[in-house]
Amino acid sequence: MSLNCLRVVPHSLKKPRFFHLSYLRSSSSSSSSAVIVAMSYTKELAAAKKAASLAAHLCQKVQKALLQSDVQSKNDKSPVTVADYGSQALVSFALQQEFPADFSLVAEEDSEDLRKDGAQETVERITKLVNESITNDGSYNVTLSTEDVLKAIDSGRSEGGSQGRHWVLDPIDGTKGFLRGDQYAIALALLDGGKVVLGVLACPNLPLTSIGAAGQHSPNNEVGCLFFAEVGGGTYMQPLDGSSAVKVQVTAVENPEEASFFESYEAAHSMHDLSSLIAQKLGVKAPPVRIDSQAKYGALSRGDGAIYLRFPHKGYREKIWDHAAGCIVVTEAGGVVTDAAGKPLDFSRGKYLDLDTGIIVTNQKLMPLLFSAVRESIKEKAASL
Ligand SMILES: Nc1ncnc2c1ncn2[C@@H]1O[C@H](COP(=O)(O)O)[C@@H](OP(=O)(O)O)[C@H]1O
Ligand SMILES: [Mg+2]
Ligand SMILES: [Mg+2]
Ligand SMILES: [Mg+2]
Repeated sequence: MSLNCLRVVPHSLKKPRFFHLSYLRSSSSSSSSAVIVAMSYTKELAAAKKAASLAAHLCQKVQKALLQSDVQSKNDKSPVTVADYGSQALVSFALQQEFPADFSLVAEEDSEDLRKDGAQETVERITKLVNESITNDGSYNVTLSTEDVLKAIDSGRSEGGSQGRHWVLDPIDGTKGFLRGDQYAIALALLDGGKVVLGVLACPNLPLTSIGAAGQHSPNNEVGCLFFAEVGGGTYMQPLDGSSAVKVQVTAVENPEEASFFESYEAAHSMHDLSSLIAQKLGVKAPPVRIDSQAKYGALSRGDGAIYLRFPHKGYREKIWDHAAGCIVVTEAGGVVTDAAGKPLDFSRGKYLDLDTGIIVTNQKLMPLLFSAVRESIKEKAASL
């Protein structure tokens, strides 16, 4: 059997920073003899940070001058903007420049709607935005045509899976927040052998200081955070303007009464009534902090709050780009991310995450209590229907 499986060493056993162990079983041999290879993703992480930062600047520019004509509606009626497309084209272009030989990208958007009659003006606007970003950055001496931009968007059509390397991109996570002028994130992760090995979250509107219930806002309200994590290397946060990075950790809170929790701003994305039942059972006193996007994972990784609860309504299937980067950002900061049955999220099965009921996130100490409260609350809610 051909197998290229990558096992992540338990957190407590991790020794060298920025390295993890990869067990490669040769396809020509059926024996279980394993070769231990030290893997580092330094180049990939640097490229991901750069690509996400470029995309964040493009998004900031569009959000400032948001025009109604910049918003389209996709087939599923969810919104998509020139910034979603521009961000995806830019990240795809930047990563392909760095890794031309081995490039696979699983990303949210595609060019189907942009190739329809009447979309030419929008495509030209996206192309202009992408080229302005490339010119301002100065590292790439090229000008993309509209067809180049459409192709860059479409190179995100990979299906991912358990073999090889795949980039996973949400060019704007929290498009609804973006449109409201609230939180959103550019979320980029790398899968290797079906595991998330690095993640970057650019959160242009997230304050540099805590947004938790008891959070202190910085006196000048500075915003713009870049979170990044590599397997075995911990999680760091730096201002999006490029100044130096600091290591972050999830909260050490053990008493649920002192914990605060995050959930989606959009009630359509997560059952707020179920979260409030769980919070009540745990004795959480603070009101929920409701914000859009994977900025929730970023905020949790630096201890702004202790818990993130996400319970989509029945029938919704979570996508890997909505959680891959956030998941490693939180786990490398010492947190735990599972589904409502306590199972780790499995990113190896293509673009969907097949999970039980919802996603719960907290620190190691609180997880057993949270898990019990979640199980009881799900049972109670089901019995009351
Ligand atoms: N009915 C639904 N239930 C759960 N999640 C949904 C949803 N409809 C959309 N989403 C996802 O929720 C994401 C936003 O997350 P949050 O609720 O944490 O702000 C969206 O990402 P996009 O904005 O990238 O489309 C989208 O993928
Ligand atoms: Mg979307
Ligand atoms: Mg998303
Ligand atoms: Mg998106």
